[in-house]
Amino acid sequence: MKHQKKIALINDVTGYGRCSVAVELPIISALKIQACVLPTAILSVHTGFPTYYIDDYTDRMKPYMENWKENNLTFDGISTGFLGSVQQIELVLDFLRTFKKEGTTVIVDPVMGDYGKLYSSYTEELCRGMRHLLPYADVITPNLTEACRLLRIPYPEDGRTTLAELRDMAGALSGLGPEKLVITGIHCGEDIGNYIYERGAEPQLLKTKKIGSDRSGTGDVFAGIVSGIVVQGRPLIEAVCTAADFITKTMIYTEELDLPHNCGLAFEEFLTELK
Ligand SMILES: Nc1ncnc2c1ncn2[C@@H]1O[C@H](COP(=O)(O)OP(=O)(O)O)[C@@H](O)[C@H]1O
Ligand SMILES: Cc1ncc(COP(=O)(O)O)c(C=O)c1O
Repeated sequence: MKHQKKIALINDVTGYGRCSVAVELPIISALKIQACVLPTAILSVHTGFPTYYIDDYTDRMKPYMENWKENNLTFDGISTGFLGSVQQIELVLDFLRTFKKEGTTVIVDPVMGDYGKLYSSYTEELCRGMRHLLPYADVITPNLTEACRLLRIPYPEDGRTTLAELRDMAGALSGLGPEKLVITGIHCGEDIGNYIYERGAEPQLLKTKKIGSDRSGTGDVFAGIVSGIVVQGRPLIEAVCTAADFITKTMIYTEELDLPHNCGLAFEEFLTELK
């Protein structure tokens, strides 16, 4: 019998700025998977804008999840991202214990910060809590800042790392739970790298040319594509190559449009090319 896959997306809904659900939902749909949203917060614009309105969804998550349980919903994938409060760690753990079944792939994007700094709505306590999700994760996609936070090690000066350090970090992260992981946004001169680690295999640093200046939302485009492709049952390396190539294309186009750095990637133009 034919089966269309479903991913539960535990992430924020942000009205403007192209991040989280606004990006991941269309990408996952384009990958022919149904995306089912459990909101963690509702924001007017993302936290990279000078001001933002945030409606923390913590109190409503429990009845929302309870209703999904009552309706016996099941998911082939669970993808977690931006969290609105430290109390949400317990709620997400509850969700994972209930909905992670044999064959469910859990992807944790431990959204916390960038360039060695936390996003403005994040607290130290919330970052410590993020680590508790790792034992349930099959795949995680931290950037270097988030990898350092999870491992409780300092962010390297200027974000520079060696291959030996990346290997140690990836091994230590995998030791906290996930069998597979990607450390994203590695500075490699003119290039940007993704360090791909799968337990028992030789790690790989996949480099692509860095386009323009840094922009918000790249991590969410990356997490959306990786979640969709991994849940389709395809290899992580293929997911990472597809995500990196897609981001390169959309970055070039976004630069041509000369969009402000906090308006995310103009991915809509290329959405139908995703497979
Ligand atoms: N300027 C860029 N040019 C080309 N690819 C980029 C660029 N910025 C990000 N990417 C791609 O997007 C991925 C995720 O970006 P990253 O900045 O690590 O995410 P986050 O928003 O979570 O910090 C990178 O690993 C890389 O493949
Ligand atoms: C509300 C919200 N969601 C998600 C993100 C993650 O964005 P990125 O894809 O750049 O990691 C941010 C970062 O500013 C944010 O403010």
